[in-house]
Amino acid sequence: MNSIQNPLRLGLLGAGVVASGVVKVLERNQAEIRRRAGRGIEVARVGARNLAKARAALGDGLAITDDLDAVVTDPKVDIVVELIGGTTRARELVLKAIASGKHVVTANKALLAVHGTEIFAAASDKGVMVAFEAAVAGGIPIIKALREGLTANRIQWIAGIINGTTNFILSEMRAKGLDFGTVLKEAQRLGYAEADPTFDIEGVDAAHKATIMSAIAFGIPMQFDKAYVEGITKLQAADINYAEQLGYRIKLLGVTKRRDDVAGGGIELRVHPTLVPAKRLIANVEGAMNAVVVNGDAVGSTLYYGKGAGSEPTASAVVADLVDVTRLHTADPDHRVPHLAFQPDALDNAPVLSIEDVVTSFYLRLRVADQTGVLARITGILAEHDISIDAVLQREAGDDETQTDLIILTHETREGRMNEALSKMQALPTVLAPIVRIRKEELN
Ligand SMILES: NC(=O)c1ccc[n+]([C@@H]2O[C@H](COP(=O)([O-])OP(=O)(O)OC[C@H]3O[C@@H](n4cnc5c(N)ncnc54)[C@H](O)[C@@H]3O)[C@@H](O)[C@H]2O)c1
Ligand SMILES: N[C@@H](CCO)C(=O)O
Ligand code: NA
Repeated sequence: MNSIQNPLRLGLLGAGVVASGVVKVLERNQAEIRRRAGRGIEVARVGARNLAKARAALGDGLAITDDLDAVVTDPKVDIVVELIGGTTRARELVLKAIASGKHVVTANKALLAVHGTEIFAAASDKGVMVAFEAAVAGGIPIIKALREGLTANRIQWIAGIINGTTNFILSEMRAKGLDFGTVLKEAQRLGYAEADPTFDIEGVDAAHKATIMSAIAFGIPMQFDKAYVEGITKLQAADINYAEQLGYRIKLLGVTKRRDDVAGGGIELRVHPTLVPAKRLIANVEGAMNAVVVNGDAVGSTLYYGKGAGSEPTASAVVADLVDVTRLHTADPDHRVPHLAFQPDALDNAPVLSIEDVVTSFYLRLRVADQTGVLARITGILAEHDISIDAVLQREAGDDETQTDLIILTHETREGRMNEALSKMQALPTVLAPIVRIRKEELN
């Protein structure tokens, strides 16, 4: 073992939740890490906006500066660890680090989902690595699984709970009946939420992560702008309850799926609240935990579960990447794992399909006048559109005896077709409120 070599030196950008976890894990496990990496790994410099806060978060022993450009160009730095977040300054600094011949480790899913193509091309030109395990599902080694463990497979689909904040909110609301705002504040206090929590609750963070998984599962370029994104802010407690009565849980899922039935092939890439059968393991993932199911043609479905957010769980992924980079940095760049898991000249151009072309089954809730013939009219419209019904539930709608809630589960159909049927149903005078529609996945 070449443990007499000098340690690899990090330039750490940021001094927040994840950065402080990285410093702690590197310090606590340094002997174990050296045994694994064959070399020590040490923080040479830190770049942070607020020096006093950075010292308070990371301790006094580190060389901290507010000149982040000086860190990424410092000849004494071998690897830049980008933990500031955002897509503007982070992009500048990461590209500058690459141009200076540094390897980069980042937890920044927004940066990669939006600028990944540019960043990976720059890294390949320079022969440096950009590692990003922490960017998807925090401490769960899902990037490693997709890029390495599952390479024998033609991946068919991936479905994941990949945002801890929203899963925490849905769990606490369901189990404790707490309101949305209270639980969101708690998620922020615990360090799960993004700097801008609308990214969490509107599904954007999950879409960044689904975009990255889609690219490395199917060997396509990052296409965040094509993702369909719907968060949890419009979810109503009534639908969470009705879903339970029908044997389902509602989870915010990131889904990406290969569609061989479309001429020339296509990829679904979407984030939305989803009914999942309550008996599935993934339906029982609670709190800030994450879980990802990957279905491959050879292996079938595999499930990855663990902490997707928080200081040390995320640091676990960052430090694992550091060990990887330490082991591989002297390897011929052509023999490293390609950034998107497929060779750059073998990427596929299968398009990301529009939401109209996505195929799922649906949960519908209609507030209707309690009159004879209403159900027949509605099921008639579904039949006209060749949408078949799986289950129907009728429930009293509060105290008003003239109204009732009709809950319908459908079999799979194209979303465009469902939209046509929905607009016809919505136009009926006996349909008294906007129809609620939630997509449903069996995840077999
Ligand atoms: N917190 C988590 O659980 C978690 C999990 C996975 C990935 N991530 C990602 O890790 C990254 C860091 O997240 P975090 O939770 O540690 O954030 P944070 O807000 O706790 O820390 C960010 C740090 O970067 C500094 N910073 C931000 N913008 C800066 C700028 N323009 N110039 C200089 N310094 C700047 C801040 O002062 C702070 O020290 C983000 O990309 C985030 O999406 C976070
Ligand atoms: N805000 C993110 C952090 C981890 O990426 C979450 O809640 O999952
Ligand atoms: Na991960």
